[in-house]
Formats: sequence, structure tokens, C-alpha cells
Amino acid sequence: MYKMIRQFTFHHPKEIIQPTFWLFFSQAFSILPAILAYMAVYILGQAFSPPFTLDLPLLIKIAAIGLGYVVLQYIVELVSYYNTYGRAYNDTADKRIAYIQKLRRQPLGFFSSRESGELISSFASDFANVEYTMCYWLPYPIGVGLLLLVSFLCMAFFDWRMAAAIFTMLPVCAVLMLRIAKVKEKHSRQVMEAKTKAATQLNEYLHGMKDLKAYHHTGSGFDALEKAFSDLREVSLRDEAVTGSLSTLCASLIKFIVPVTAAAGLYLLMGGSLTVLDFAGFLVLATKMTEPALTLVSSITALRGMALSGERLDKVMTTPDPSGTEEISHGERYKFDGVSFHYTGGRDVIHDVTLHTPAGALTALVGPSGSGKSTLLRLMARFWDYQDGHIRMEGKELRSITPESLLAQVSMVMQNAYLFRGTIRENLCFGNESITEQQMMEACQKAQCHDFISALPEDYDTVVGEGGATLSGGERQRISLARAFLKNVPILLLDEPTASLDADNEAMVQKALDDIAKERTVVMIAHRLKTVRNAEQILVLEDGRITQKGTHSQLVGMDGLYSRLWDLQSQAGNYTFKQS
Ligand SMILES: Nc1ncnc2c1ncn2[C@@H]1O[C@H](COP(=O)(O)OP(=O)(O)OP(=O)(O)O)[C@@H](O)[C@H]1O
Repeated sequence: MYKMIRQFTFHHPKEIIQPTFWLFFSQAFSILPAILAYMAVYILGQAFSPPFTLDLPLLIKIAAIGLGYVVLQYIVELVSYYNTYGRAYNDTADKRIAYIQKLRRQPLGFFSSRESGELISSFASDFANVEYTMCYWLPYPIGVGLLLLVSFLCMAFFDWRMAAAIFTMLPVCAVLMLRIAKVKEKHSRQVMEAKTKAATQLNEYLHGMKDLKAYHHTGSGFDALEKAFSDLREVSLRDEAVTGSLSTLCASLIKFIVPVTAAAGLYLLMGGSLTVLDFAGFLVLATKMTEPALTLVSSITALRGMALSGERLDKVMTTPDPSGTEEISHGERYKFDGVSFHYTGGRDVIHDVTLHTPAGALTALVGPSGSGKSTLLRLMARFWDYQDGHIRMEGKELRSITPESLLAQVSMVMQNAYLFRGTIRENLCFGNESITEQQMMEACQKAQCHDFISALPEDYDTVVGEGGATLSGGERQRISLARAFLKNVPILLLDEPTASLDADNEAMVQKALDDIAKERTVVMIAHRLKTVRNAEQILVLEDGRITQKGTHSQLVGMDGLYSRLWDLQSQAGNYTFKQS
């Protein structure tokens, strides 16, 4: 139980104290009418039995308290609601933000080791479960359990036999409910896993829709999704059928509290060891005990059903953040020394790489598809951490630098540029209010996107769809390049920035890149060798190893992959490594 409290409170177990107290208090308060009724029956009863006296002032006081109770109960419920539900919703909103911040700090390896649906369904359903659990399923068993214990002690003080009669059904149901809880947990796990699979399939189906349509496979591609949904329906129905029927049985058993109390009371009444008034009073209390007892036993089952949500969130929240505490104020050079790297669970894709990128110059990475060029850029941005060797920036080990501080030195343009839903201006300035109109336009002119943006109906205020869906690949890439130019940082990492451009635009963007490389360090992946002819150094990668290094004129004069492919590309015009 304590483990669950820690998981659901993100390791702040004290959060549960306040809702539990208020639930206990409001539940205890709800018993007051039963106690008042018992007292009233007792006072009235005395008028009909020797010495036949009626304590009218006390009866009036009880009636007044009863009337006041209606108003007080409203206030107590209101305060209790605020301190349970209100707090749970507030705290969960903070937890959602903490969760996203945690994800933000994680390297890319964290995301690729998970199914895409896991985080989506975790975010969609686990946090809803946190809300329920924090305001209901955790405080209820604690608060109501405490209340039942106090009630039992008070009743036992008056008559332990009747107290025992009222509470006999509780242990029976609790044992049964604990067994049901285990079954529930197993089924809930299956339901959640099925939900995750369905979310992953749906995500894949929607993302792959373009390709599925292109290959006329929207039907067969749908089969896997349909199966995931039908599996989900099956496990959900099984969960409801098994745990639902067992819980109903338990709820019915709990209702036996009243008949059992009545039977025990009658037995004692006939034996002369219980008065009619005490019998009536305990019967009233027994009816009031049914509801909290039912809540207690059913919340035990529900709580077990929520366990997986707490575990899943806790697993993410307790993942260690990337290492590194050092800050770097200005970095413009990388130095690789015997670096090797493999993706999670895979073979080495970078082998013993040693290189350095001169400041204020263009370093080009060329090589066949799959040779590890993009991986090298990812290592430079610390999207992944290398396993062997050293990467240093200005003498500092990359792994010891905080990712935020490192990324403040670096701007990156990926192969598939992603634009966010919003205006082109928002995408370019990306929350940097200090960028002027003039700077924005200059960057777009350099990246050869100003003209096509100006021709759009709302020019820079034109809204682009999610991912930049309303623009062509080349347009997205140029906007992304302009965005990189606007982020005034010493290092630019470019993964084929001219891949989607036509020959004219390519030449112009190339010119801009050559100019930029005079003032910043640029590391650029290129498949078209003519785009990197002016590079200060060209590194040729083959199967994760640097096999050649030099300037264009040095490399074309050497026997090796570069000169072979240069000849091929020169003959074939736009022939590229990728197509080879
Ligand atoms: N996230 C990943 N998880 C596991 N393996 C990966 C991952 N990304 C790339 N790889 C593997 O690492 C190797 C190098 O890939 P990388 O993308 O760095 O090559 P590249 O030279 O940039 O290729 P391209 O020119 O086609 O973009 C490949 O064998 C690839 O399959």
C-alpha cells in the first residue's frame, strides 16, 4: 500500500494526508444523523418505560442539532470536495507537467525503446487514474477503514456483542475482496496492455497512411489495427465479467450486516440481555455501516486495478536524467577520440572514430547509406550517449555537459524537417520574442524561402498544418534552415539540408551555407558531393569508420571511395551515394 502511495504521489506521500483526513471527517460526519436518531429513540423510549420521564429540552436540542446538521453537512461536503477532488485535480495537473518535463530531459534512446502507444496511452489514461486514485481510491480505504475502526471501538464500548455482530461480515468480505483484487489486477494489466497495443497500432496506421495508400494497402494495413481493437474488446469484457460478478457477490454479502445484526440482537433481546431501545439503536447504526463497509471493500479491488498506472508512471519518473552538471558558455569545436557507439541492444554502428571539427569552418560527412553519418550528428547533439572513447567540446567531456547547455550552442536541421501547427512566423521565431522582422526576413532570404512565403495568402502569418503538412518537403526544409540561421549559435549540424531542393535553390542555399560556415562551425551530411566541394575537410564514412579524410582536391586525387563516387556523380549529374 505504501509503495502504491509513493508511486501515485510521485514520491510525495504526504500529499495523501489531507484528502484522507477530509474523507474521514465527512464520512464520520455523515454518521451523525444515525447517532441523533439513536438518541431521540432512546429519549422517547424512556417516556414509555419506568420511570416514564420525557427529557423534552434534550429532545428539542437534538432536533435543533439535526436541523443545523443539514447546513453544516453542506459546508463540510463543500470543504471536503475542495480538499479531495479539487486538490487531486490540481496536483495531477502539476504531475502531468512534471511528467512532460521528465520526458523532455530524456535522450532519444528513451523514446525508441518504447512502443509509441505506451506514452500516449500512459498520458491519456494513467493520469485519469491518478486523479481517481488520489481523490478516491487511496483516501477511501484509509479514511473509511479508520472510521470503521473508531466506530467499532465506540460500539464495543457500549455493547461488544452487538459491535461484533455488526462487524462480522467485514472480515469475510475483506478476505474475499482481497482475492478478487488479485484477479482484478491481472485483468487490469491485460486491459492496459491491450489499450497500449491499440494506441500503438492506431498511431502507426495514421502515420503510415500515406504509404499504405500509395501501395493500396489501407485494407490489409487495417487488419492489425482491427485485431488490436478486437483484442481490447475481449479483455475488457472478460475483466468486467469476472471482476464485476465477484464484486457484486461481495456487495451482496456486505448487505447481510443488517440481517446478521437483527438476528444477533433478537437472540440477545429474547435472552433478556439487551433492551429494545439498544436493539433499535444498533439496528439504525448497522444500516449506516453498510455504505462505508461497501466502499472499503470495493475500493480495495479498484485500487489494485489502478496499480499498473502507478507503476507505469513511476517507471518513467524514476528513470535517471542524462548525466552531466557542467555548463558550457561558448563551444565551437568537437573532438572525437576513439568513439564507439551502438544503439540499445544492437551491434556497434560507430567504430573507434577520431576526428575534430575546426571552428568557423565546414566539415562534411559523406558516405553510403547506413554508414553512420546521422548517428555521428546525433552523438554531437547528445541525443544519444556514446559507450566508448571521448567526445569533447572545448576540452569538456560531452557526457559531463548538461544537455540544455550543450543544445544552447547547437542548431540542427534534420532530414525530415518538422514544423509545428501555427504560423510560419511562430515556427521561425519559436518563442524567441527578440527576433526582429528584419532579422527574420534576412534569414529567410539566405535560406531561399522568403519569396515563396511572400507569395502565400497571409505571407509570414500563414498557418501551416501539423508537421508542416500544407507545405512541400523542400519548403519545409528551407524554413527549417532559416530557423537554424535565426538561432544564433556557434555550431550548425545539418543532415542533408539541400536534399529536397531543385538545382537552382540548391545552388543558392549552398552559397548561403558557405557564407555561414565562415562565421560558424558547420557539420553537414551530404550525398551530392558537389555541395561540399568547398568544405574545409571532408570525412568519408564506411560502415561506421572514417576511411578517408581531406579536402575535395586531396580526395579526388586519392584512390578510394570518394574519387570513385565523384567520378560516378560527375558522369551521372545528380547521382548520389544514396542511390548507389
Ligand atoms: N534508432 C536506431 N536504433 C537502432 N539502429 C539504428 C537507429 N538509427 C540508425 N540505426 C542503424 O545505425 C546504422 C547507421 O545509421 P545512420 O542513420 O547513422 O546512417 P546514415 O549514414 O545517416 O544513413 P542515411 O544516409 O541513409 O541517412 C544503420 O545500420 C541503422 O540501421
